[in-house]
Amino acid sequence: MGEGGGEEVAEEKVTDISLKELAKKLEEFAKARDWEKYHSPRNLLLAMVGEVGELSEIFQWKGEVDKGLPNWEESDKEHLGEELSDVLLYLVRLADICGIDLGDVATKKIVKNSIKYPPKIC
Ligand SMILES: Nc1ccn([C@H]2C[C@H](O)[C@@H](COP(=O)(O)OP(=O)(O)OP(=O)(O)O)O2)c(=O)n1
Repeated sequence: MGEGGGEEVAEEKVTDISLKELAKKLEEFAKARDWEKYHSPRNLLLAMVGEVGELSEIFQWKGEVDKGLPNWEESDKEHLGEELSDVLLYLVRLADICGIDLGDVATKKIVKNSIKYPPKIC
């Protein structure tokens, strides 16, 4: 998605993109298709949960999986990346539609977590 919602092929590896930039791209994507009317908080939440289900299916019945997925086919890793992306994108869009600055609140939550679970006690 480019400026104004125009499509662009993401051939180059994107190494650094912010949550705000993703939210902007998703807004442009929805605007260009007149899909803003579908992107209500509840719809986005349900869509995200559906994608969590698709993500879960990838791991279903596999037993424990080694970190880094050393024995997986490249196509399976690619599929995993797509499902992770769907979950992330709906989450980012949901937060944006709700007026929540996800980067800010997530950073603050990490601080809160570190106070709740101090390193020496764990
Ligand atoms: N109303 C919609 C529909 C889709 N998308 C975007 C967000 C997701 O990243 C992706 C989801 O697309 P699909 O519903 O086609 O789901 P999948 O990509 O998982 O396809 P499939 O369910 O066929 O595996 O498209 C969106 O923003 N708003």
